[in-house]
Amino acid sequence: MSRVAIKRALISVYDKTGLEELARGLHAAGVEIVSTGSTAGRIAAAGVPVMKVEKLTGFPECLDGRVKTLHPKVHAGLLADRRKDDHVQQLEDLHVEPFDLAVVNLYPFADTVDSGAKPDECVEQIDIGGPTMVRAAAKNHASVAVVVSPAAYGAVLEAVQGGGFTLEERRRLAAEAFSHTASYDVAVASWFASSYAKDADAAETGWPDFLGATWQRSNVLRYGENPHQRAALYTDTGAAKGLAGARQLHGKEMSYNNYVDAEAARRAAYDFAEPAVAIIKHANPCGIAVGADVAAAHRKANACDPVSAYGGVIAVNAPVTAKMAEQVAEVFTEVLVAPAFDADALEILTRKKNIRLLECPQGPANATEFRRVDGGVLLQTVDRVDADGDDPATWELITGEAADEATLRDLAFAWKACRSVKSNAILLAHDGGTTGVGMGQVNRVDSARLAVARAGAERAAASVGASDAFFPFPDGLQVLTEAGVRAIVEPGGSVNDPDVIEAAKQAGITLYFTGVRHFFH
Ligand SMILES: NC(=O)c1ncn([C@@H]2O[C@H](COP(=O)(O)O)[C@@H](O)[C@H]2O)c1NC=O
Repeated sequence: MSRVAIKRALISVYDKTGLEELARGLHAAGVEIVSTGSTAGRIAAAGVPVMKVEKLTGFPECLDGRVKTLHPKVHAGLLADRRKDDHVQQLEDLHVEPFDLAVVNLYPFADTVDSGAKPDECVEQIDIGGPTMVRAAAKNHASVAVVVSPAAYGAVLEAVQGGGFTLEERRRLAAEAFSHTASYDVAVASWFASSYAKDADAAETGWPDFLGATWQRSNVLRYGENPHQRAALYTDTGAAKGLAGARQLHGKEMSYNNYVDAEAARRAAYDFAEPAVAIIKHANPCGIAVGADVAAAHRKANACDPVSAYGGVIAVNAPVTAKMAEQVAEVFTEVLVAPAFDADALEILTRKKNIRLLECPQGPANATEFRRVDGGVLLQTVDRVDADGDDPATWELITGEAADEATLRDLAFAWKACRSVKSNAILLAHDGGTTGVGMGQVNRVDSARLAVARAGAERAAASVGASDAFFPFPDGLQVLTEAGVRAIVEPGGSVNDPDVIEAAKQAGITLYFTGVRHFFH
């Protein structure tokens, strides 16, 4: 028997969306409905006959709803495997009627935590009877169909008309149901470990002894970093937020590398308070700039390295205007990610077949980031630019004259922008835009050479410089000063700082120490 006809349903839902239509449809198809407290109330108010679970169990719902469905009359009805004669016989002997369908959704535990509710209130929102029914019905999918989302009610009504769900369909429903209770339990366990009942180490270090996350496949990608690698995008089961939850407005499907670069682009652009644009290739910026408006910022970012900007991924931290759109349309661009697009900007950009447009309102919001290592995962707090030392007012002038206002503004920009460049990072900037970026080299002197080469002699001589970590020797700094860079900001802290400072003095430049470093690997 592949299909199990639906004659009797148990309904107990917190989210009452679509409940009345479901109940009416089930009733019209001759299905008997058993239900809990306020769910039963809503069904009855819709004019549909319903048996209260209390009548079935002969026991009142009690303890503020902590006990409603936790009763053998409910669970034997959900768990009897009707392929087995002795289960059927036992039901008869015990006067228990089986259920063919369970429709259940759970108390909103995660939303309650997110709302900032007090611990007692959060604890009260841990659903016990709901997951117990869901798990029972899912285990017994051979005999029972289980539904945990109002989105499936249409399918339920179709199945009722068609003689019930097939075994394959019931298996899929059971898989969804177990994912649902698994995510629910992970949310509860994570809250206990990270907030409500921290162990001693967590209390001291802030890192909980258990960390859970559950992910839902949202898209299978064409391939991974290379065509022979398989790839998919999963989003947080809590809510599809951030880049993974972005709305694609135009263009071909996002690729794995598009996502990686878009993430890097947002990291680079969304930190600035003023309009900012970052152009990324292979997870590194080939141009970052701020401007009076997004078009001005884009012009400067693109001018940094137009050769590399071809085929780039762009992020902008403010709505895309028509003016910016016209400029972007002139350069082959893989992805443009923005919090919003003006209607006329969309009009211009959607004429380009190949550009992908992503609307992604908020900046990267994660407080922590993790990276897989073989057999485990590394966690760290996200490197923010609001650390002490990122504010020029806290910098220490080590040598040379204090920078004038415009130079200090450029140094502050260079320092902020540097955070998004893979180490070793040397970044040259002028007038709120990068002029040369040296990234990802295994020694700092090569990064300095690369930054100068990218800028060219004229631009390098007009630029300020930033280094994401200290210069271990004077040579990297000297590459910059020999190119004419007159002001440099770096963390300081090397054992060779005296030599580095001496080189800066010899060159007659301004040198600031921040005391903070921004490695990015
Ligand atoms: N304790 C129980 O026996 C119990 N049985 C069902 N529930 C939950 O109660 C809610 C429905 O209750 P009501 O129909 O009163 O709105 C559902 O979210 C269901 O998951 C229960 N509540 C919490 O554990």
